[in-house]
Amino acid sequence: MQAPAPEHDDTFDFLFKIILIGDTNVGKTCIVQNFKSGIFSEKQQNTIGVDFTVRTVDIDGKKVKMQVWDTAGQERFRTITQSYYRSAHGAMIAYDITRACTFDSVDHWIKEVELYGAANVLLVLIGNKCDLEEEREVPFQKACNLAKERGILAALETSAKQSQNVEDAFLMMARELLSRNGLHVQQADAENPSMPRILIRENSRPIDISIGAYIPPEKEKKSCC
Ligand SMILES: Nc1nc2c(ncn2[C@@H]2O[C@H](COP(=O)(O)OP(=O)(O)OP(=O)(O)O)[C@@H](O)[C@H]2O)c(=O)[nH]1
Repeated sequence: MQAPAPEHDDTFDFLFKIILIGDTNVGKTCIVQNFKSGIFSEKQQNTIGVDFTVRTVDIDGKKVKMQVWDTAGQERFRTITQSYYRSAHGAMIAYDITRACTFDSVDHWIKEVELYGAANVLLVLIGNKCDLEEEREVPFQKACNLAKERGILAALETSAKQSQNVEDAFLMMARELLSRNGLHVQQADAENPSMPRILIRENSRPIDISIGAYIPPEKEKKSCC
């Protein structure tokens, strides 16, 4: 698949490419759709190769274009998807909180990023389907521990079905990438519920943790901004 051609009237201050990886059926396509248009549709075809979606968000007055590459989780597409790692600024590694085997695969996905991605790719861990609490097989603490061990920026639990933490996850990545570009990141406005609760960094240090989201302390992170 070719990189998307720039749109005519499309202006932006920053362009960030985010790749979404993880086992098949963890909900990657639903996460991207939810981020793009706030919708959830139950029935999804398995992704063939790679799809991309674009959404421009406003962060502290900057127009940030997020180009999200939704990859196929099925083994047979690995060779195709690997070729998209190189140009990604950030990678979201998704698992399904109701299937422990998808969390066990996270190590594999981290290795893929290390092998095929650029140096210092920003990593975020996403535990999807958190609306299915009764079927939970992966405790959130396990994801927090892994994030801490592997230098992952944050672990979040999302529900594409209930639009929970999806927007936050993408905005957190955008803010972190902006801060790595030397921009000061403002604290989210507590009066404005549409602003993300997590992400909140000042001088590139995390200063807030909310339910369902974990940001490892800066000094314990392997990669640092
Ligand atoms: N309950 C619940 N179901 C979800 C959620 N997100 C996705 N699903 C369901 O999970 C299934 C798989 O979703 P997809 O988005 O196609 O999964 P995928 O990871 O993109 O799969 P591949 O394209 O094969 O890699 C679908 O039946 C969705 O309806 C969620 O947050 N909650």
